[in-house]
Amino acid sequence: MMAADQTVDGVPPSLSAKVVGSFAYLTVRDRLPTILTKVIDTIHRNKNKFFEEYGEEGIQAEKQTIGLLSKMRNELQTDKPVLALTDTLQDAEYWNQYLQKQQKLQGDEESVSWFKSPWLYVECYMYRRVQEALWLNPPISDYDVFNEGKTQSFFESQQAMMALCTYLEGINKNMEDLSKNQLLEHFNKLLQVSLWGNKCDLSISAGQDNSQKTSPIDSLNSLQPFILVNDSNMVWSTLISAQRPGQSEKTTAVRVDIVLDNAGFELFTDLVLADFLVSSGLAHEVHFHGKSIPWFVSDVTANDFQWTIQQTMAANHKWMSKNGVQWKSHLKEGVWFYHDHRFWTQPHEFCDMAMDAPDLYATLQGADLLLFKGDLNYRKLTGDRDWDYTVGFSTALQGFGPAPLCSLRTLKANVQVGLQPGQGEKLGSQDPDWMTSGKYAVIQFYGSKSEQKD
Ligand SMILES: O=P(O)(O)OC[C@@]1(O)O[C@H](CO)[C@@H](O)[C@@H]1O
Ligand SMILES: [Mn+2]
Repeated sequence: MMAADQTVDGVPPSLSAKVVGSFAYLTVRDRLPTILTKVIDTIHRNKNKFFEEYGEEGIQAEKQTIGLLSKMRNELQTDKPVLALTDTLQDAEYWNQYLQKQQKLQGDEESVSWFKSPWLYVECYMYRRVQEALWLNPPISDYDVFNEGKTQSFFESQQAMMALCTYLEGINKNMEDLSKNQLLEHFNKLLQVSLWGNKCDLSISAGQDNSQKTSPIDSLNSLQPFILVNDSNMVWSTLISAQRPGQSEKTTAVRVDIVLDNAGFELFTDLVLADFLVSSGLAHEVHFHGKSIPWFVSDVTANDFQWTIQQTMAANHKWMSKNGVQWKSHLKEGVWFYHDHRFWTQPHEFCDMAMDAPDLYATLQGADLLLFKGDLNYRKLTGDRDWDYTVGFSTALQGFGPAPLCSLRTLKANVQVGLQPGQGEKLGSQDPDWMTSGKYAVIQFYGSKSEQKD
């Protein structure tokens, strides 16, 4: 792990709330406390439910959890030192070692704290402390404080989901007759639908609804100018070159891994893309990677994943329910797989994965293509560091590259690399919050080491 606040060997410092007025600063000062307040309100609103389910113990658990969360909110708002975790969750020790490493990096003159330490660390730490508060109160330990927002996002995007399923049915029905160009056209559309599905994240909106209201296919053309880097052609050629006429399906199975981001509409767009990858024969296996605990308000957990497929099966829409049945079968038949390694809910930059989670790194090396969804994954791919806009994506990855990878990300944090000279400055003059509004996006690809472009 690199030193947090200095440029070493060309690697710039980590983004941090110590830069007053920066997006990190505004997030830690304003948005994180807002999210915590909503979590506290959600728990309080469910007090009767806890009483009905757990009696007096449920009331106690509600009270104590709120107490712990309020204490953390105060620590955050008054920039108190970051505290070691005290729960017995499997990775508590891991987090505490990471805290010690942060302390060493910062030196002893100042404590590891919310406004002084790397933004990526303190923001991830907050969500892990929410989990600690629940974990320390067993009757409600597995309560997902973000569940209401995630299910609401799903229910409020029904029109868009039905439109997508109708579009997918149209493709699947004529799959054999499609030319390669038609296949490519559908691929590009569904890749971009998955890309823009990332706008629907509840962390940036601090929990405010931002479900998808309109048909996602119809709006693609108007959204083209907002894609700042578009390496779709590299993604396509990676998939095409992975097609190997082999003796048996298993030995030549083309595998795509999707590192998921948000539940609700975004997850639905990812499932539609994965369905197309399999039904077109571009891939034979799709591995989904979700989060092992509730994370960044709307990120996908195993419950969300299963619930979404269940809801799709039960939909009162012919093509939607047909898709749900197909997706359930993909999971049952070993065509689709769901994983949730704990590394995805730790604060690491991805360049640390090979060292800190070699098992996960080895798993990802088995893929022909990795799709990383969303902004937080982009921040981790690039180390959440203050890179110049024109630095190459491969440089910012700092050696991370288990397989050819592509980030599908709408910009919601002020880290962006791989732009053309002047592109970032021009955007800044036209649109001051271009890096954080979610209005712009990238489809940014990095091949294996041999294909390093810059
Ligand atoms: O990863 P996602 O869901 O696309 O976005 C996560 C996010 O909303 O949370 C952080 C700010 O609080 C930023 O990384 C980003 O704005
Ligand atoms: Mn997210």
